[in-house]
Amino acid sequence: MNNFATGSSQDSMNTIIQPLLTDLYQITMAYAYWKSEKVKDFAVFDLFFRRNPFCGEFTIFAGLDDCLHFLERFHFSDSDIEYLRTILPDTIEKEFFTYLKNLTANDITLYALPEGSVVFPRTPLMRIEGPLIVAQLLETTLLNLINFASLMATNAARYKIAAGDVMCVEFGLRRAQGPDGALSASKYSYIGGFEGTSNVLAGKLYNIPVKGTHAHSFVTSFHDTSLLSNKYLAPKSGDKPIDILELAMKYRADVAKILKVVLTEVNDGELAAFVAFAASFPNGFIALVDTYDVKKSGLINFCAVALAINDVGYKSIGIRIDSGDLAYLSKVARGYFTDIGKIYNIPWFEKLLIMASNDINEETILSLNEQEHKIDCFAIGTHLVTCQRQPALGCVYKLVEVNGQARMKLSQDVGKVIIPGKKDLYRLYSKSGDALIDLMQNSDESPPAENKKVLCRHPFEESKRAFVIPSKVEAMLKIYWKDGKVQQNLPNLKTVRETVKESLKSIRSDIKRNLNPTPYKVSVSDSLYTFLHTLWLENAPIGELS
Ligand SMILES: Nc1ncnc2c1ncn2[C@@H]1O[C@H](COP(=O)(O)OP(=O)(O)OP(=O)(O)O)[C@@H](O)[C@H]1O
Ligand SMILES: O=P(O)(O)OC[C@H]1O[C@H](OP(=O)(O)OP(=O)(O)O)[C@H](O)[C@@H]1O
Ligand SMILES: O=C(O)c1cccnc1
Ligand SMILES: [Mg+2]
Repeated sequence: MNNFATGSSQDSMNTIIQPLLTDLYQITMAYAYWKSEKVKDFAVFDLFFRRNPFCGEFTIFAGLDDCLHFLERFHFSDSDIEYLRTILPDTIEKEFFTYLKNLTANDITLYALPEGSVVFPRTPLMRIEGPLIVAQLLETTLLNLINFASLMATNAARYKIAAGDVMCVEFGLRRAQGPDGALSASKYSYIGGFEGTSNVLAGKLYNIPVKGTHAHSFVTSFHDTSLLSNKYLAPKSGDKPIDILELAMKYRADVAKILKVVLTEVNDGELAAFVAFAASFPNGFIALVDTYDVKKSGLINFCAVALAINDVGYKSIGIRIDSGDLAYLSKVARGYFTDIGKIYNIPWFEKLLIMASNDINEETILSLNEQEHKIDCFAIGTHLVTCQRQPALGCVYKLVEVNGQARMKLSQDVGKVIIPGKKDLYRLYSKSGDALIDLMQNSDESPPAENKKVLCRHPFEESKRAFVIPSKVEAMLKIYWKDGKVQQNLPNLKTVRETVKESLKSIRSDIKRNLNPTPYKVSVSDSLYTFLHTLWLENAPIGELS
């Protein structure tokens, strides 16, 4: 049965998300565990990251749906086993392959935060419990599925925060990290808040709205107006087609005069291209106006064609600007549209869509905002989909308990010390509804209660502690996989997108700001603090100086 509502069961990427999509060392460890009679050992792993990406103070958790698909199908096929035989040493006992062949994820229990939640460093995003060997074999694939998805969703959410009410669409397919990188980028930028993608396959697979304009090549392929055949358009009323090139030329002469542009500087090939596009898509006319000169040619030709097709009942969509000073040119365009709209008494003209593209990133958007741009839609490719500012999120997968005994890996770097044991995660909210602090506790502690004082401690700095009286307590880790089955009704992508929005709303704006954001507080209970530090001292040998 397919429990998944996202449509990703048709996803071609599913074929590569399989047990062999892992590092060799997981398989060699599995053999060594097996040889060491650890088949019945029971482990708990935490999946978490240590630092927020993009110099920010928040991260969006994404990729859970793909992880659950992976667990559902976790199984080494005959050909997988055959291949493993060829790469592992001859000394491997053949019973190990029989053991591998029979493995499933049915004995694994997976706890996770809802996909789309805002998350913070050091807290478990997932807790994986089950047979040590199986839980270990899942490491690389789960990390691969969570790391890029969460990075991408966070990148997109940051761009959306910068863009505010301005629409954002993803145009990155051509420059993404291969076909699967591109599909993931489209999917997770939609979750992060983008309104659409140019990627048609992503549209089909994930039901994301697809959007687009046309390329410079379309404009430059038309040399002049003389040989244009695609220039007739049937009026919306159903009358017989009229020559919209002729009509556009008449309007162009008037528009050039109104906007004080020399008619000889307006490019004829560009006009022919716009007429051809409008004749092909009269209800979806959008024009790329920067091939020659935005002010002196592109906008004049666009207005002329938009006025011509308006005469026969069609409302144009707008323009895209792909070079030059995007703030300045957007203001020029809005000014032209306002003037023309008034003179011809067409109220919607002033509101024509202005789309901007060309190497846009978060900083560009913030700078354009300061310049009071008049852009309605940012079309963003390279920086978004490649996460150029930070190309990887550092999620790790660490053993925190074996056979009921807490484990911790020490590090010279305090930030890298692992918080041991099986833990739960709670988000405590203030009266105003803001998330105040995240609290980790040992799983056997009773959960914090609403309106009851709880001591929250910094995991490593003794003096940093606070009493919190939460107005609301949210248990963040929910059970998603147990007994070989998905345990929750999984949301579709649109719903996950809403979770991102809602979750971000609950975080104070100073935590989300671009420049010097305030860190969100992540804490441990008093009991977990004591446990962690006692175990730390037990594990850290006392050095000798001589
Ligand atoms: N008003 C603006 N404020 C800040 N950044 C801007 C503004 N307008 C454009 N940009 C950014 O500046 C960069 C301009 O790129 P570039 O210098 O390559 O110019 P271009 O317009 O593409 O020129 P060309 O067409 O000659 O390649 C792009 O990254 C674009 O997003
Ligand atoms: O700049 P990005 O954020 O990566 O956004 C996507 C870019 O890809 C296209 O350019 P390209 O030169 O490939 O084709 P075009 O002729 O359609 O502009 C588009 O015009 C954008 O400039
Ligand atoms: O539709 C567009 O305008 C588009 C799509 C992808 C890349 N650049 C532009
Ligand atoms: Mg371009």
